Amino acid sequence: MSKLFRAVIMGPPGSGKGTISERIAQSFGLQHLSSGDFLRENIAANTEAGVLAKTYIEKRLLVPDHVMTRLLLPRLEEMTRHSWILDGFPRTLAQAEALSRACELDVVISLNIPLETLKERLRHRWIHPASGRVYNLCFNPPRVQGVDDISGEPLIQHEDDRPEALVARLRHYKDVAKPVIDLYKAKNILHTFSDTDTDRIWPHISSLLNTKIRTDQSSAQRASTN
Ligand SMILES: Nc1ncnc2c1ncn2[C@@H]1O[C@H](COP(=O)(O)OP(=O)(O)OP(=O)(O)O)[C@@H](O)[C@H]1O
Ligand SMILES: Cc1cn([C@H]2C[C@H](O)[C@@H](COP(=O)(O)OP(=O)(O)O)O2)c(=O)[nH]c1=O
Repeated sequence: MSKLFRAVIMGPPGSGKGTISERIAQSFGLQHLSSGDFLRENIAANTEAGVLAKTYIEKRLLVPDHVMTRLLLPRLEEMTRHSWILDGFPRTLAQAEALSRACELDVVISLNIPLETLKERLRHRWIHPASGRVYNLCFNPPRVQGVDDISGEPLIQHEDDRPEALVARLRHYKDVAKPVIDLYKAKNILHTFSDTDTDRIWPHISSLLNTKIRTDQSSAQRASTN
């Protein structure tokens, strides 16, 4: 069996974590696990952790580390036979340390996108709250304006996607993410991509993953024939 591949994608709100993870999942056959989507599924199913997480998400606060790790790590254990990309987790150093104890990551992708681009994207971001599906009026508009393509339900905009709220969110992201980024830099698995345009970033991400996944698979094959 070829070696399994584990990746994490990090970046500030609007940097394209969700969008790029989906492309990676489709192009490389990885499972995409989004912490935000997973929390929303737990909220919808009224699980104990979901009920607890909801109280924080409603206040636009981070869910406490012990709740997040208790929820996410068992989900990752269920995916031991799959290669995956994690989006939205880890967000804090405590989460990154808990993840390191549970598994070894191959690649961490960090998206470094200019503030003006983030402002523009989030200004036009519309969300289907029940599923977490994300649209953008310029980049990937819904078929009918203001309506989710799949459920036909109305789309909403987040208060804190407003340009005025973004600077504070970004500062908060940088403070919390810095030690996580430093940890992955020290492990030599961090790859940072900077541009305004996803279509210019994508070929670089794609060739990185091509190299990593192919190299890992051929060394796993060598190990199994030795
Ligand atoms: N790893 C995490 N640690 C703590 N809380 C989390 C984590 N992941 C998600 N959450 C909670 O779930 C909420 C929704 O997460 P999600 O990633 O979908 O959206 P978001 O925070 O608005 O991020 P973005 O704007 O980058 O898409 C977050 O605001 C936060 O309260
Ligand atoms: C990746 C990307 C996203 N977008 C839009 C889609 C969304 O409305 C918004 C944010 O993308 P999203 O993938 O939701 O980012 P994140 O998960 O990091 O918060 O920006 C663009 O307009 N251009 C792009 O190149």
